[in-house]
Amino acid sequence: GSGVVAATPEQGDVEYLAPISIGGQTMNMDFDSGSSDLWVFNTQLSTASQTGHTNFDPAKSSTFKLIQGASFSISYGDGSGAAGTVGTDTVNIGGATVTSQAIELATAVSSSFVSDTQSNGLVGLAYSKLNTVKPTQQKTFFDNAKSTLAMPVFTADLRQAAVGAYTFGAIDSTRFNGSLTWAAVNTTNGFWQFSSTKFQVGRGSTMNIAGGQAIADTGTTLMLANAAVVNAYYSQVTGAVNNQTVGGVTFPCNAQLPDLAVDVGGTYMATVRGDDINFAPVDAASTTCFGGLQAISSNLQIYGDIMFKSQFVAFNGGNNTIGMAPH
Ligand SMILES: Cc1cc(CN)n(C)n1
Repeated sequence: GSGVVAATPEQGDVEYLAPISIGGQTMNMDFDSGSSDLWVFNTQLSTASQTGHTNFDPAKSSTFKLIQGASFSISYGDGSGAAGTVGTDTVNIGGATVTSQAIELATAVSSSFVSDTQSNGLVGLAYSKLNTVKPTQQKTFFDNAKSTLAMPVFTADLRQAAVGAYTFGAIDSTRFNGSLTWAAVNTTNGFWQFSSTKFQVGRGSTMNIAGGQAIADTGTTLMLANAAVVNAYYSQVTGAVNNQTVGGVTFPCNAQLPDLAVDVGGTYMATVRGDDINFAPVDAASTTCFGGLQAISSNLQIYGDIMFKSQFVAFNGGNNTIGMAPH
């Protein structure tokens, strides 16, 4: 079969939420192609942490089973984290169903999750080797579903301030322009990782970053690229400054932002629209805006939602490739 769910942006496109059913209980979740744990807000959490959230209640699911002695503990690149116990239950995402999916029940979550009341947990969609459950590592929903899906793929159609979709088991060609270009994925680190060594700012010359690598990460809001690329990009933006106070590059909100093309696996140049790189105002008068493209010091670049707004992405778990097309 296949499954399709709406991907709805939170205010400011900070993250994209989609509904899943766990033992018949519907939870709006943050789908994250950069991690591999499915964890939920639930009735085991302190009442303070539960406040404002939809909390999964294992006692109300006739199909929930605890995995005795299992636990999880995960921390993310933004410093947030969660930890708790583990069970299994039936998970249905838009019609795609897994009967014995590991459900990680948080008993502790960091403050940024508590305050983000629209999100009730994460659905990890990276490779299962990154799953944190101990003593027995568990599989992701996609890994479990793959063999029963019409095609071993899932896709992300994320849009600027508009509802898109996550699809499992099918590629809906009405969601992108032209045809997908596919690139090899390096699965060594458990991410949807590919080489990314060439960059083009606007119509300028192409610059090369030797050994550049990147991951496609729906759970990261921004696009984090090599500092030399970021500097070259913003050197083309009048008034762009590295503003330590707000924590990154800002520019006048009416600045003309060039497109940025980034290499995907040496086979494709993914164009990110300049308009999608204008992320959000930092002041009430919307005079100064924060860049959606920011620098990362590690040589593993993180192409997050800013890229997904310009590129439709297909993740092929059958042959470990990633497909992209403009949308
Ligand atoms: C909660 C969360 C997920 C991710 C990306 N994998 N980040 C940076 N934070």
